[in-house]
Amino acid sequence: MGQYQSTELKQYNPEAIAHYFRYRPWLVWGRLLSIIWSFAGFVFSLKWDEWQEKIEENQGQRAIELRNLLTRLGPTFIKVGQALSTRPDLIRKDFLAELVKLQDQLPPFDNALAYQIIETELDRSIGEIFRDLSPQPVAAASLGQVYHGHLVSGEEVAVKVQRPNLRPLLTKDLYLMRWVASWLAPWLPLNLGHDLTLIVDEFGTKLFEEIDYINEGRNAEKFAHNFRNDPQVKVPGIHWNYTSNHVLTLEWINGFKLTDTQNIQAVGLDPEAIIQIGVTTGLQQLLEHGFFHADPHPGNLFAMSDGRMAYIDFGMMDQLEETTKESLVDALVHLVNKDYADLAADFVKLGFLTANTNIAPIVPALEAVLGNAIGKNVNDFNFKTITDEFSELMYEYPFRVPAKFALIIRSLVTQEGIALSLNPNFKIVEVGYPYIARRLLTGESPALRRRLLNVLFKDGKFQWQRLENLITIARTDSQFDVLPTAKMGLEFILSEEGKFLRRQLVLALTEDDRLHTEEVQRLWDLVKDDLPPNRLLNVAISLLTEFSKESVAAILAK
Ligand SMILES: Nc1ncnc2c1ncn2[C@@H]1O[C@H](COP(=O)(O)OP(=O)(O)OP(=O)(O)O)[C@@H](O)[C@H]1O
Repeated sequence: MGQYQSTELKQYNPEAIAHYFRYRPWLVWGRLLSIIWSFAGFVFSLKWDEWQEKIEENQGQRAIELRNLLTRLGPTFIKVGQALSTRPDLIRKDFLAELVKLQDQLPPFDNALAYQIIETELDRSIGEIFRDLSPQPVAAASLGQVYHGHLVSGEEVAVKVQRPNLRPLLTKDLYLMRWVASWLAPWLPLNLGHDLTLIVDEFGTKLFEEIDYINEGRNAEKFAHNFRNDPQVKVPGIHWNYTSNHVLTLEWINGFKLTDTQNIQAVGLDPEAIIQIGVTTGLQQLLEHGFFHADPHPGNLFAMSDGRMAYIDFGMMDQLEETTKESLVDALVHLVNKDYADLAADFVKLGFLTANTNIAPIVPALEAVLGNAIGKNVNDFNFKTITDEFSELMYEYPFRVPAKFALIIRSLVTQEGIALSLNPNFKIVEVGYPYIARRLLTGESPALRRRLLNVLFKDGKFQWQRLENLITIARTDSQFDVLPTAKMGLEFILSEEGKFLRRQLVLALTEDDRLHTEEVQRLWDLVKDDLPPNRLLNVAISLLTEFSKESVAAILAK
């Protein structure tokens, strides 16, 4: 193996890092001492509270101290704190609340140095690239700082410059963390379910991805591609000619951060509409594309004056597998339908519980905790309460949060938090469930149609009430149109694939030896206003032309 230079290591490689530092321990001693010193002070304070029996009294203060301590220790520890802020299975609730506040705000680094980095990385002088560039950064975060300017060709741009020597610092900290994790793990009262060093490795891999701005640029383009047909979403374009691993030049977004409620309202934008875009696009990322923005804090979301919502900062993205997306839809549907036994099974599928866990005692516990959080009405549902209640369950039952879900949960809770800051009465379900109901009812894919059938049949019986609920809820989604959905439903029922459903529908209609006309009447009352006769006629004609006499006869004969 050639000489390893930490500045050259593009991907996180714990073996190479360990190999390098094992032979150069003097490079890490200083850092190790300052980390130990900081944490020793903190642990001593906690113990002191215990001896003085002032744990309760000082809890809030200690949580603040922990946040300050992590901020002082720099980027790696700020990122660790942020990652831990999504782990109710690992961290005490009062500490969580403080860690969530860990802002990336750090003092900026020297401008002359930033300008020099731009010139070296892009191999051109500032004057050759920019018509103007702000002398001061407009924002300074834990990993980089951002300047505002115009290219010589006139485009308005944001230029993100990475903090100097970040990679060697992260490498050193990750090495120390991994080393400490390997000997500390057996002593910690943690319910991790897997090796602590693996967690450090997962974290290191993500962090290395985040500091590669080429990777961030590619992520932005992939994200933009996924939303290419959505006129409500804006993603800044990347100027690849002026982008390198440490400098990212991208289209400037003129808009207001979602924290800036006052200005959003002052320019006449409707916070409700922005929330709607935020939540629907958030769910779309998770449930449709599977490629999601794992860091959607309000500083990364903008409301634009034309009503669009812009996303920025694509450093931390994650990709979900097809089966995970499907299980997520299942879990949400089961949660809202209060099917706790099925929900427990979803938790096993998603990795929150191991396959050999006995779920029998967990079902009533889920019911007690989640039933409470959802309340009588699905509209009372919110993720914050759910995660809070859930953290209680985590201690009593062998739940663990798979690393991917830590990001998903963080993403959902932050999005809900943002929406709540714009509208204190916001109910995620009012926007989220209609989207899910619409997707199920319009079932574009066979997998989604199967999901709908799963929802509509319980223990082999057709659930009229659920169909009614779904339609009622879906109708509140602005994009839901009953007619095409009804047409698709009819097509499906008449298709080869719909054979099972046909049989079940006939059974359901004649169940208990009576014709279920009231249910049908109720459903009709629900949708009839959306079905004006002339549109119905069009659909009927198009259906008739699509189905030949023979195929109808064939279907009827079955
Ligand atoms: N394209 C852009 N248009 C306008 N402002 C931008 C743009 N990109 C970044 N900014 C500004 O710079 C700030 C930091 O950018 P960004 O979030 O990409 O950096 P970061 O180092 O990844 O920070 P963090 O991890 O805290 O989100 C943003 O909150 C925003 O104010």
